[in-house]
Amino acid sequence: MSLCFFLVKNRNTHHLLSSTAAIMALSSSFCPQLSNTNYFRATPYSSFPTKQLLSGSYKPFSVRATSSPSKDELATRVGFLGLGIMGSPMAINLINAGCDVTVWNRTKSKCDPLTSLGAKYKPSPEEVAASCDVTFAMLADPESAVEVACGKHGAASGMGPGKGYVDVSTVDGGTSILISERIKASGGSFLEAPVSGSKKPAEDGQLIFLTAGDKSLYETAAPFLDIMGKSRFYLGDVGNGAAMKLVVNMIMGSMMATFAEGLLLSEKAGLDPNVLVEVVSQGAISAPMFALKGPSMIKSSYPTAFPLKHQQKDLRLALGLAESVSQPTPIAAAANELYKVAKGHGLSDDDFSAVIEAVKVKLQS
Ligand SMILES: NC(=O)C1=CN([C@@H]2O[C@H](COP(=O)(O)OP(=O)(O)OC[C@H]3O[C@@H](n4cnc5c(N)ncnc54)[C@H](OP(=O)(O)O)[C@@H]3O)[C@@H](O)[C@H]2O)C=CC1
Ligand SMILES: O=CCCC(=O)O
Repeated sequence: MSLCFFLVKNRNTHHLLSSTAAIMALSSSFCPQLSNTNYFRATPYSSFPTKQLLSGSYKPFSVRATSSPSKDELATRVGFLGLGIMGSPMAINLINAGCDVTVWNRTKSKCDPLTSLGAKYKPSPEEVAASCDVTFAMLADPESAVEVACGKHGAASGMGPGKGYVDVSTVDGGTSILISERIKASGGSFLEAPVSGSKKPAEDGQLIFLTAGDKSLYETAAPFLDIMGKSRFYLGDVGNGAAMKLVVNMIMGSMMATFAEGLLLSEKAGLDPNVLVEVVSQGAISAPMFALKGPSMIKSSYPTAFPLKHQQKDLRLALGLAESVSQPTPIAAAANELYKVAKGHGLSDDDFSAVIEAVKVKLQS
């Protein structure tokens, strides 16, 4: 089957609905299987692996909506756990939009800028979840996501019927399913919603959410996702959002590694790497990432937007996903080795573009 995605760009709810209807009508001529009323309904899959997404009949969709939150939505009590590079600006955007936000972070001092903007503070994930209707979590990796959701005084202990937990961290599908089961056992509902887009898109409310899980929570969370992001995809059962995110970041990590090689090769071949960046930007392989990161990479400067340790984590998890479905990924495997070397050089907390340092070896000619 073909996967069909739609972007709706109108700026208020009325236009959003009309546009959606119009696009549904239009799309049926290109994608006839979308013309029935199943468009907004996920075909349920029992569990991971995502092979089922690839071979099944589920029709994912994306929506772009930027309508302002309603009075009812502003009355929703929103929790936010994890205030790192991504979590802080995301929570700040919710506060600035007028939402009732309660925050928690392992390192408490990172809550201060948010409480000074009007956020409330609770001393544990459990207490945040207990005092909020919908709680978002933006944690470093699978281990911290599980700890914060399921550990002692974790969010699950504060969840219950009518409450929702939205994990926007990048983790593997197995981890997401584990957290989902624990949240659901408490009577709450679960949505995974990892994001594409880095520090600047987080600051600008321009993230792309890759959601999967409880459909009703997806709808409840939508106004908040729209404050923090520019579009949202609903991909079906828990695990599919995580898988989509890992595939995207696998591609990104490999692209960055080969770009690093290209910059160094151009220089060794007597070319100006700045000109290479310009040439690349004008052709079919142009990507915002190359134009954004290239100039600083040439200066051996790696101001952190996406920490290298997280990129290596994502490659590791993507390779695990590939293994689970018997898909060869030799390019990603090679890229992963470069990120591991870069971590060995002490570059874990630098931007992932610092992977170029792993290729800066002087070979004997
Ligand atoms: N930066 C980026 O460009 C993007 C990142 N992501 C993903 O988003 C997630 C967060 O990324 P980012 O904000 O950059 O990462 P950071 O490293 O800046 O923040 C990580 C957050 O996780 C918390 N944390 C780490 N370990 C634990 C633990 N054991 N218990 C409780 N809390 C913990 C940190 O708390 P503390 O402050 O105490 O250390 C911090 O709040 C990651 O999964 C990443 O892969 C997704 C898209 C883009
Ligand atoms: O997970 C990080 C993704 C960074 C990006 O999409 O620019």
